[in-house]
Amino acid sequence: MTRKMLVAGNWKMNGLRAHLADIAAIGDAAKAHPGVEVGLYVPATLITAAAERADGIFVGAQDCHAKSTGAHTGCLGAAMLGEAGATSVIVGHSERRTDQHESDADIAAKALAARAEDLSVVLCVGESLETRDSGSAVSFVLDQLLASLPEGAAADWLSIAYEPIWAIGTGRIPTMEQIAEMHGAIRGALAARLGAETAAAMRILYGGSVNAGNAADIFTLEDVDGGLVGGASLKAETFGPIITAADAAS
Ligand SMILES: O=C[C@H](O)COP(=O)(O)O
Repeated sequence: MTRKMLVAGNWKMNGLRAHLADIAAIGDAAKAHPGVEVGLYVPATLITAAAERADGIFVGAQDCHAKSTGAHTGCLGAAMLGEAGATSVIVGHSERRTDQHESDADIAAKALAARAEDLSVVLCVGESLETRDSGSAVSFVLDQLLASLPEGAAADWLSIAYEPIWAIGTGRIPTMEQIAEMHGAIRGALAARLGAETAAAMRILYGGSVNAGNAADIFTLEDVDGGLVGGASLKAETFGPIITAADAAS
């Protein structure tokens, strides 16, 4: 099964219109690697401007509400995000699971809402350092994955991102063995839930302190199909080499 590498940047709460030039530069870097799918999950305020300028990359949103409309002050529905220019959405990022107290059921509902509006979805899972140190990281992440997985999950619209919380923004990453073990376990759990064919086709991204120095090693692991990149995705100079590494590993 050949899975096209996906390298996605999550800009989190970073980016003003002054940074649109960076998006254009990242698009230029991506165009040199058509074998890699490249996207940027920008703040909602930048989606339209980014999508208008996006060439060689897709533009996504970092969250969506599970309901399409209603009395939910400050929230955005999937149709709104699609109309703004997003073609994809992240759900279940650990920062939202923690800061907004999102449950696995909330996240599954958000994924379904996005799917209903033809947005692709990256579903994030990952353990805390405490869980890693306790030796139960794999069982924790598989439980979280299966509880967050939306009905009808399929590889043409859903990808999984494994992001150990303790690796996010810390410069610290798991060992290659730990990444390989987790990604293999995730693929096995997907096979048990969705069937071998769907599991073999579904992309599993690694996220957490991916940079130009470690991307090549991470991306050559068998069950790693790309990355969800935070800090290093803000500039073409740091994101471009990660895209290049994904192409080399394809
Ligand atoms: O969504 C992206 C991740 O949280 C990784 O962030 P980071 O690359 O800054 O560690």
